Amino acid sequence: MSDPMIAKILKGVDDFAEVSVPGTWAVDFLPQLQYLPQWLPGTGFLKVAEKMRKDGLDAAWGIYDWCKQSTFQDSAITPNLCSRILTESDGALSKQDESDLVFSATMIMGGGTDTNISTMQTFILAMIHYPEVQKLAQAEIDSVIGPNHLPTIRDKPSLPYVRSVIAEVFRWNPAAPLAVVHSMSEEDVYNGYYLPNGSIVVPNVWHMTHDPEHYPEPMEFKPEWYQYDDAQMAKVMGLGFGFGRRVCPGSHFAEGTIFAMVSTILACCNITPARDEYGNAILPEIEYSTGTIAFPKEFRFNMEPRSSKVEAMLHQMVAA
Ligand code: HEM
Repeated sequence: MSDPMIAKILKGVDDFAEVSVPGTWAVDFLPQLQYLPQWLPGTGFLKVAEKMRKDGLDAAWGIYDWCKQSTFQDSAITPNLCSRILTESDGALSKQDESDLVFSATMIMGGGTDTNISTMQTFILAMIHYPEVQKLAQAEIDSVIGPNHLPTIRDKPSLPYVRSVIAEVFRWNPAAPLAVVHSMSEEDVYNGYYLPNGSIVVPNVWHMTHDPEHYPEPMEFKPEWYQYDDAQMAKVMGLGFGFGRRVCPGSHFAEGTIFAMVSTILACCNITPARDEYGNAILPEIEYSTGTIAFPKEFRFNMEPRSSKVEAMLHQMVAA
């Protein structure tokens, strides 16, 4: 994490986690407060907003300028979105085009970083606690893919148990347990409650995915619940990507990325708990941070290659 580019992104991710928790800022409920002068006592939130905006813009444009420079010096790591658009436009992007490109790239990076990290950490935590699930998923990969290949995204349709494991990761501990706060664009009545236009709605995704009426023993990690039914898997994963017009635009990308990571790890590695000095397994607590994106509390684990053959294939893939 000493790379200054990555450090800036992670700082942005932390800032987002801090500012986006519902109820943190009075201005979210009383938007008129944004017009108060900064010198007025109690308006510290304006300075926080100004600093985070500046940090965010510096990070986004800093990375873009670095990418632009390396693209024209032929030293950029490709393929990458900004290099491709810069190359195809042959240096003819207007300032507005560049600004749009910077914001698009930032949204991809910002939307896909902490959510993917949290989801993968939950996957690892589940594999430590449920070794029998890990074995079943590995057995499916071994029988479908065989020993001479690594899974690719094209194998997704033939790996239904792996798909169920991923759906269960989304259900067991959704990365965004309260999704993102929304506001009603028209009045409505829900379960006998009248909700006026403009009401603020906090979707409790964690509760939805732990409702024992739908998911018996909701605290357990059981991919078997889906019984290979993709509609059930899609339903639970859909909840994890939010709601309405602002639903996550990266959901398909994320599903592909998570599948690639999960299936490759399962094909290549055994995930086991860390061990203490006497060789006893240290099972981490299943505890999460609070915040818009919830992360498991820091835990240790071992990840070892399943065979020397698979290790060699991994090295080959990384080098290619
Ligand atoms: C496991 C991975 C991911 C999860 C769980 C996730 C979840 C979410 C959720 C809950 C929202 C809020 C939706 C709402 O307003 O109700 C959201 C928004 C968003 N996500 Fe994702 N996301 C993931 C990956 C990604 C990726 C990979 C990208 C980009 C390629 C991305 C880009 C965005 C953007 C730009 C928004 C804001 C959309 C808007 O406000 O109009 N997300 N995501």
